[in-house]
Amino acid sequence: MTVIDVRGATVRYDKRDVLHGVGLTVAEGEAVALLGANGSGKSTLVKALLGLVPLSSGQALLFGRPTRSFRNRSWIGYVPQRLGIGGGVPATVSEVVSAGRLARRRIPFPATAEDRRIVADSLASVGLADRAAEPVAALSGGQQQRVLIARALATRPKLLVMDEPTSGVDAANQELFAKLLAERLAEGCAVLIVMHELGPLADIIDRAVVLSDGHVTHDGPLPTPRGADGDHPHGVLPDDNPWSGA
Ligand SMILES: Nc1ncnc2c1ncn2[C@@H]1O[C@H](COP(=O)(O)OP(=O)(O)OP(=O)(O)O)[C@@H](O)[C@H]1O
Repeated sequence: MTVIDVRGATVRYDKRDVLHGVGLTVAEGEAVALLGANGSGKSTLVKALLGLVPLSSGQALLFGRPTRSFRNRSWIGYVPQRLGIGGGVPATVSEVVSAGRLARRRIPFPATAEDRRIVADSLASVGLADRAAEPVAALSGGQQQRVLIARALATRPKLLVMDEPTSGVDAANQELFAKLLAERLAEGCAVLIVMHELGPLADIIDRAVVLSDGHVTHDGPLPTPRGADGDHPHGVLPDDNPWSGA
């Protein structure tokens, strides 16, 4: 099943097109990396796909339905680009992850035992079970990022859309994250992940789509970045048009 199907997507900000007729597909159980230099349009494409910014032309389908009429929000786990959870938010770690269950609940019904179990499991899966009761503002930046990953996992999604989810996350926790994603993929979850540094995630990626100035310049196997060390072909990807020699 095609989970994401974007066709001819154009997005305009302030009278300037930042996406030019972009296409993107992701199938059930497939992991696609969205790559490209700063400002190439990756976050804009993700937001357009989710209906957070309007398309000026083209269309975006989620599970075969136009994004604007797609109602099963609980099928989607979204990790936005890192902004920090915010020092002013007086929520605990557990409360932030619980927000991932809201789309599954009939508000104002209270959390069920299953909600609580899934929140605890999600926190454990990112190695933060022992921090559940702490204010989220007391966690480090990388730990807060893992809380946002746990929140997305807590929705038990059929599609995970993640915008640089491992930015600021250390190597050991990136390995843990790669294992988690491999489990979700095996269950049929589709994954779209915006990344600069592939690291351990390179092993679970099926396909890469590269954006350059709002155009798709590659859609296929993970390309090898220019100047990469042969032993570590998907180590650190530089920001300045890394794919031009691929
Ligand atoms: N809200 C906005 N208003 C106007 N222009 C915007 C807005 N958001 C993004 N842009 C512009 O759109 C272009 C694409 O930005 P986008 O954030 O999609 O790039 P990106 O590939 O995700 O970059 P990065 O790797 O730095 O996160 C950039 O030129 C950016 O300045």
